[in-house]
Amino acid sequence: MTTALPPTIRPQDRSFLGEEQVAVRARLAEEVRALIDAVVLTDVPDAEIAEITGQVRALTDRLGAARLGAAPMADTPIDGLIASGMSRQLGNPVTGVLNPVAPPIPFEALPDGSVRSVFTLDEPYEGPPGLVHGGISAAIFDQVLGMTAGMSGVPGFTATLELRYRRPTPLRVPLTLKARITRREGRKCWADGEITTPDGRVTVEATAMFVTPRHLLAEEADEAQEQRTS
Ligand SMILES: CCCCCCCC/C=C\CCCCCCCC(=O)SCCNC(=O)CCNC(=O)[C@H](O)C(C)(C)COP(=O)(O)OP(=O)(O)OC[C@H]1O[C@@H](n2cnc3c(N)ncnc32)[C@H](O)[C@@H]1OP(=O)(O)O
Repeated sequence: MTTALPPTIRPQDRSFLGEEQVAVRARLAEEVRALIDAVVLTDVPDAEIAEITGQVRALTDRLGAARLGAAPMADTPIDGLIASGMSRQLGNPVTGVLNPVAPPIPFEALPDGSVRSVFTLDEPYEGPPGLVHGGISAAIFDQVLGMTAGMSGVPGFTATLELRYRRPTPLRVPLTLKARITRREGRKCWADGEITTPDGRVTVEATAMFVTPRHLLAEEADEAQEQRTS
């Protein structure tokens, strides 16, 4: 049975970038993050904004002169994280070092299988005044809990994600997200986690369930079969 994913989705059909190519593009993304922050907070005169808009348009045209069909992957896992497909997804909106929309959230696998992320969010991620937007917290949990599941050997799509917003989450302070697996059952994996402020107060808790899609398992089985018969 043929169950192949479309070419732009399959990791093996993506462009793979080496360390130096990633570093050059990551510096660009970092500058664009600073640009986003400056755009949100700028108070220069309107005429200057209009002039800058033209300059930004020209830069967009230069970068767009050669385009990939889909976001590239990294040759080698970033941050020393092995066996995590997502850490190599350079365009990911939460962890992607090449995506200026991503904060980006770093993560660290701890020896006990849990994951820790320490990050600071500023004005572009504001929801209520001075506080982190709830949907941003949800995206971060989705990704970090998903990676925790993936690293435990059950990579999957999010089937459920529930958040409990206990207290407001402040901007501009280092936040810590800790995540762990609570249960595994065949293709299903449950993970939970919480975000805490520097003084140790929990602001958001989350629980999620991930399912390894049937079609991915079928595709792996097809590839294994092809290798046996070739
Ligand atoms: C080859 C390489 C593999 C990749 C390796 C990469 C490693 C990377 C490591 C780590 C990184 C991960 C980081 C991810 C972070 C971001 C994740 C996202 O944002 S994902 C986007 C949002 N989510 C969706 O778009 C899902 C849409 N839904 C679906 O695609 C399907 O519904 C899916 C895959 C969830 C299940 O489909 P079915 O056909 O495979 O399986 P069925 O038979 O329907 O369900 C299996 C079991 O799960 C339960 N189930 C399924 N969905 C459920 C749900 N929503 N709630 C409760 N139970 C559910 C079912 O009741 C069934 O349970 P019973 O076996 O009968 O006990």
